[in-house]
Amino acid sequence: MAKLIRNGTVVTAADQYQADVLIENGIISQIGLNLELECAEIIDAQGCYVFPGGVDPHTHLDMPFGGTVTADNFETGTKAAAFGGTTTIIDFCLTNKGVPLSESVQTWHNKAEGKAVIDYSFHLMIAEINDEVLAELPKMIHDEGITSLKVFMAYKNVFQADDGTLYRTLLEAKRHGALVMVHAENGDVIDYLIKEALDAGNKEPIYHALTRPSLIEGEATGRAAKLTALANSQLYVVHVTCEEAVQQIAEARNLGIDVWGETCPQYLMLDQTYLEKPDFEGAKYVWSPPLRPKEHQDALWTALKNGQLQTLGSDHCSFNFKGQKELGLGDFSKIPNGGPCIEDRFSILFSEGVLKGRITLNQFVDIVSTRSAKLFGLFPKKGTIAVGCDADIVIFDGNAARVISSDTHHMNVDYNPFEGLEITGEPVTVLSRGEYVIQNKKFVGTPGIGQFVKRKTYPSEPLQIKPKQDTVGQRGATHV
Ligand SMILES: NC(=O)NCCC(=O)O
Ligand SMILES: [Zn+2]
Ligand SMILES: [Zn+2]
Repeated sequence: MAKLIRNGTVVTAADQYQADVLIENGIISQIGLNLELECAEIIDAQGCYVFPGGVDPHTHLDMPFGGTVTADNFETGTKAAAFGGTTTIIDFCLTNKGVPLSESVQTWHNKAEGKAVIDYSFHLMIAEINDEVLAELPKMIHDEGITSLKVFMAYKNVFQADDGTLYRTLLEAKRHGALVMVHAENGDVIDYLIKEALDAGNKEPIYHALTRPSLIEGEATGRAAKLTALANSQLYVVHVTCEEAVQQIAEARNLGIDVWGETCPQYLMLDQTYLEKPDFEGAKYVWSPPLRPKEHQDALWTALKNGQLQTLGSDHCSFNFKGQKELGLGDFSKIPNGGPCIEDRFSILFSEGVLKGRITLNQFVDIVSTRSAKLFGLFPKKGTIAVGCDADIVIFDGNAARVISSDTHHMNVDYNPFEGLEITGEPVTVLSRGEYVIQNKKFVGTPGIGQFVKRKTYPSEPLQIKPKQDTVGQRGATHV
């Protein structure tokens, strides 16, 4: 049935205006003042923002890790995402050496099909480059529409690939039109530091942070950026946590290297002291890279504001405290890495970013939705409100005050890292391709209705690269 959203304030990455939005057959068919369609169901958005649905570029659902499996699968995870205002996720498809890429991708399709309540896509992990992988890659990119490749520079003996693999992945990505993503830490050095800490009897969660210093996140980020320059390729650095990494990304971009950066709510809001909580509670705050000393938060907010970082991923990777995080009791290196954030990403950025004057409303939409849609080949189907786009829409009450808590969240996990955080702003109604998933704050969606989205190759949007104003005669350029 057609739907007509009336009286709301439409906000995109570029504009903010009063308009009605007409939806027919799951697509936005008209935007304008005083629209009429007799048979349409009216949704009154008076006093609310009408945002494009969030695009979360970084999730881990139903993922095996550290001897266990994430607490959220594609049903619980996408349901929580929808409650939070996200209508598209891109999840990481893990691969194993010696296993055909197509087999791993099929495994991920099997996890998602019949479960997802919103649309989804996959990034593809690259564990090795050999003749089989080289033969399969073009099919993955062009036929399967999986146009982003993930290389881990950490998790030695688990996911980590060496620099040669990263470099060859960058070359293949350039050739076939894919964006390479890196988890940028120095896994070899971390492995040594972990052994050293455990040998010295240092087994508490805080040593997770102390064995992964920001200096080597910066080092790995700079190394990946330089290999990108050498390969004349393109790079997206996931979960940037620290000033050193921001500096490396900014430096690369100033040189005209095609590098993009993502941060996550946990790095903007929480700090290293959380890992010192007593009774092993610090384990709830174990992410890799780790939470940093508080001063790094300012660098991350500033980078979002000035465009040195462009996106916000949730890195949703939920493990229960009871029975899962507890696997690391007595040995911090066995704590499953990651935390739940898929539901709160959108509203935290609105409340802490827009309402606290750190970013504008248009920047909010860009960071939480549009930029990821553009970088990952989903735009304009996803990531904006315009005629012809999928009607993935969030009607958002920007005045609703609430407190984040595991008592009220919808993620399938027994704690919330933002417990007690007072925020303002809440999705009221969420539409995916014109269908209600959340209606007046109640879930009304259907597992399995979410569709896999094949994505366009990189760059799907023309990159605007302009010469730096202050370096006349130099080769520096800036992406805008
Ligand atoms: N970030 C984290 O600690 N867990 C998820 C896996 C990853 O993104 O490295
Ligand atoms: Zn990672
Ligand atoms: Zn991740």
